[in-house]
Amino acid sequence: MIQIKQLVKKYSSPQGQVMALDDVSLNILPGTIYGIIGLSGAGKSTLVRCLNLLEKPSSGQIIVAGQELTALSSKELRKARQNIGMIFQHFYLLQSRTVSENIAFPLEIAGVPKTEISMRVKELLNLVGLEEKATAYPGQLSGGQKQRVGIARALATKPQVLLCDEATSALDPQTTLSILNLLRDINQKLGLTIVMITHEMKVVKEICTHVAVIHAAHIVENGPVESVFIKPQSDIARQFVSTVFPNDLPADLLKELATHRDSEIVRIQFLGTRASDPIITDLLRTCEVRANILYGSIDHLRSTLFGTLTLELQGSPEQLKEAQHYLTSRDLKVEVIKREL
Ligand SMILES: Nc1ncnc2c1ncn2[C@@H]1O[C@H](COP(=O)(O)OP(=O)(O)OP(=O)(O)O)[C@@H](O)[C@H]1O
Repeated sequence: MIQIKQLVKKYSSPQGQVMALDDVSLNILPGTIYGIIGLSGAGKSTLVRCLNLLEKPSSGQIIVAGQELTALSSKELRKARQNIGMIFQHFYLLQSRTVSENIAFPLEIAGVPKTEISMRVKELLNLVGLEEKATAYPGQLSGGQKQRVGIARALATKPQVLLCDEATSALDPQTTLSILNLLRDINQKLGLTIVMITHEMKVVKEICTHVAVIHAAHIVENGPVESVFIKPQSDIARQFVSTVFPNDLPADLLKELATHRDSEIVRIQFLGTRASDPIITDLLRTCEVRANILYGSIDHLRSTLFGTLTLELQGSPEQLKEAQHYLTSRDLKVEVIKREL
């Protein structure tokens, strides 16, 4: 649905040139919810603004629904943008217009007849659950309600793509969840492709099917969320994963464990149905090791269970090797944690 090819964006500033995006390429398939995560200044906003050409790339191509945006005239681009909705952290609603009038705005600009607008606005109010606020003004709404208006307005022209720039960053955790659930419902109902720019891994964990990690103007890794969570390749991705699945043991405990002989610490990660397997019982029955549970958690990645378990295994070197082999053969991700005094 969206292809980004060798995208480069440079800004000029009084301090010299800033490379905001350096040779970024991504392929976003139709119907996916694609998270783009990075620290402040990584280039996320620049990237999302290049996707609808709000920001003009220095070089490279942006292709949306088969149309190369970077090759269009201004008039063609205005038309193509009707296929790309966008929502923002600070909503940007028109304060002097009611909720219905805000939602109708892009349809008026597109020259849609009044009766059609009125029907479409009703549909959209229903989609985002705001029928009762049709005549309210933005100043009378909560943050979550304002973002619902933003979503309805972005979907007014029936786009195939929705870009979300930190869409939940101004909201409390409960409201964030309700907006993420709404976006997931819309993705499933309408088959809409969603690109979520965020600095929070919990947003990615809740709804994204894919994620790209952007760091210092480069995409450092990307893929299905399960792969990136289970096997992050870069330090920055590991840091993001640890913000939602913390698994560092306290330094004091690690120091104490380092004095133990004939033992090792293993971290096991499991996904989906594996999460409900009796791993420890099976391990202890099969291998003659003893296990001390140090840390465990179970959560979900979208609707898939994701668990992590840190154990101290005790036994002879042969027994420890056999235990590790056994766990790996069960299709679990197993990592031995180094201990240093
Ligand atoms: N108009 C501009 N002129 C000059 N430099 C800019 C401009 N916009 C962004 N930059 C620079 O480009 C880089 C990427 O900025 P960008 O806003 O895309 O990052 P970000 O990941 O969205 O950060 P944040 O999460 O803080 O918004 C930064 O170094 C920023 O200072």
